[in-house]
Amino acid sequence: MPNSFYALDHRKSRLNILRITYADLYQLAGVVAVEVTGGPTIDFVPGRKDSKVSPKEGRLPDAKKGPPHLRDIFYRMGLSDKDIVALSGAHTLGRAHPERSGFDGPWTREPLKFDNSYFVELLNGESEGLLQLPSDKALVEDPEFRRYVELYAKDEDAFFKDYAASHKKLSELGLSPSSSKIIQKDGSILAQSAVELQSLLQW
Ligand code: HEM
Repeated sequence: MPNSFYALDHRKSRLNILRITYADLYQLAGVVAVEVTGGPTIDFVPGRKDSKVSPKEGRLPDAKKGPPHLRDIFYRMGLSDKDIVALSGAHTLGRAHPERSGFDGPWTREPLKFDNSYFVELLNGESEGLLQLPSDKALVEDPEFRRYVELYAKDEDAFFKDYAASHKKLSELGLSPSSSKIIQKDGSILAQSAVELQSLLQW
């Protein structure tokens, strides 16, 4: 992740045609990454402001904890059980790194492909070479969460539809309609930037 931020920053400064805040750029990179790896198209609305102040530590979910902790973190943001499970499906992409989190390995056999295999693997249980964090296992242990894991494992379209809605909700927290209106005057520039960004992201 830090390497990706560096690469985006580098490209943003080289191509100052990207008239976009960092906050919007990172979110745009997220929706492009999901789409180019085979996932759903997520509607992107610009208008986030940058801040020089970092949020307090400890606001991210702790991978060693279970359902009550996940609910504490996500309910605080107005997200539901369905959002928690759908968003956790983003672990279909990428891997954990021992030097970053202390965990190691990908969640799925094809970590560059966005599909519903994260949920299929969760229901299969532990498997050689694949990672399941305690917070991933919590999704099959808790009956409310498990309903969605079972649904998404058998119905990829349902996962894609719910994932796109939950991703949009999470990525628009704190985005006020007034700020997005101002930036949407430049909507055509941002739309063009999305296409440029897609090619830039293929490093
Ligand atoms: C439900 C609570 C969550 C927990 C406890 C959690 C925890 C983690 C941990 C420990 C890692 C490994 C970091 C590393 O070692 O590099 C990771 C990676 C990742 N997470 Fe999550 N995560 C959660 C939710 C999410 C959400 C909501 C998304 C996106 C919608 C997401 C997307 C990812 C991705 C794509 C990676 C792979 C990064 C890479 O390949 O470098 N996670 N997560």
